[in-house]
Amino acid sequence: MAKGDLELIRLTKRYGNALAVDAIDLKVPAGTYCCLLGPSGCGKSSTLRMAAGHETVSEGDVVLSESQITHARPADRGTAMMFQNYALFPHLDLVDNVAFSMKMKGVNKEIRQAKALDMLKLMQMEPYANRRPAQLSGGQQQRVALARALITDPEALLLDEPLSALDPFLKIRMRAELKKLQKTLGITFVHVTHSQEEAMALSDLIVVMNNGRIEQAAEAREVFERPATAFVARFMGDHNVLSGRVTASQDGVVKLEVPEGQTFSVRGKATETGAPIDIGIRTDRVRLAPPSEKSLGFNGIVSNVEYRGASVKITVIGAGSEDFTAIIRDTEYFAKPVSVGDALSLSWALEDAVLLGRVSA
Ligand SMILES: Nc1ncnc2c1ncn2[C@@H]1O[C@H](COP(=O)(O)OP(=O)(O)OP(=O)(O)O)[C@@H](O)[C@H]1O
Repeated sequence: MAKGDLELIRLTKRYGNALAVDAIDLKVPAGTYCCLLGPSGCGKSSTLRMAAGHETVSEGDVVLSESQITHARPADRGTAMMFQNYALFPHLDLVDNVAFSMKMKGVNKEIRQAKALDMLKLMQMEPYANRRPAQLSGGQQQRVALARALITDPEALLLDEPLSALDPFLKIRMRAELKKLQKTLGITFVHVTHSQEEAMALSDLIVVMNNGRIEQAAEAREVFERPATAFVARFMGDHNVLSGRVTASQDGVVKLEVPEGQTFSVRGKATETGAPIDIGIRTDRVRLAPPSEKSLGFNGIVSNVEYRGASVKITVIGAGSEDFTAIIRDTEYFAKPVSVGDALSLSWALEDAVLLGRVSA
């Protein structure tokens, strides 16, 4: 284990009888930009707060740089946390805001002010050093909050929805700044978000959570191309999910029958006949053409058409799905447009279907 490696071991949080985080195991290697991603209430913030020491741990452990810090005080564990609303002190100027934690530790004024100015410089906020938080824009306040978190030289910076208070334009700019900062400092970042796009743009490691558990922890590209479960495929929004039962399995190809009676093929390991399975089909790989093989497509009815500029999103009812989605290039669509109510043949290639696993109980 190296300095900056963060490990969660069987980490559990209960609020009364409610299980918010369910014995999760996670390794975040030093210097990784990790995003905890999932819908509201899935346990992301509770996980982050336990890592930061702002929430007691019900069971399990938090280990940072080989030290067990499960019950250490927030200031003594090598982590720093940046809160959603930045939590700046309105009555203090930026230098005193940033220097606050050093003041609490009894560091003398000259030293702490010099360090606070260094941190403000790092965040390009030095010219505003004597302002108060109310005299700053949202993006500037965020930079001050970052300076304040980083002044303690943490081995891991924990960020709870750091971009959620910003308007969409600023969000994208600050997102790039966060990524650059993390690469410059080389420390571990763990960032909580419910935005797939944000997680994809930032992460070396995406951890998709649902119901207090981890559904998948992998690089962005793997989560996108090979979602581990139906939940991940649906949540990331880039795969259609068809659910059914195994009817046959041969030569590395599994056949799945949906309740409507149609059969589909997917590459994967042999599974017991009759077992429930899900397959994911990339929305951007679906073609508006009859399938070369019956098990790689179906006929449906168009229920919605959405123009997106470079692409068009077509939603189809069929094969037991109410909202099977095809994202096709604008040129392909306008060469042969379709309308709501039209019958349509959809197809895909065998390699564009993935077998989705299930989270074990
Ligand atoms: N202090 C608390 N007391 C009781 N229940 C809590 C407390 N904090 C969180 N919970 C519950 O624990 C579960 C997980 O909450 P948590 O805030 O960790 O989720 P989240 O994924 O971060 O959600 P969000 O994106 O909405 O912040 C939720 O059901 C929530 O209602």
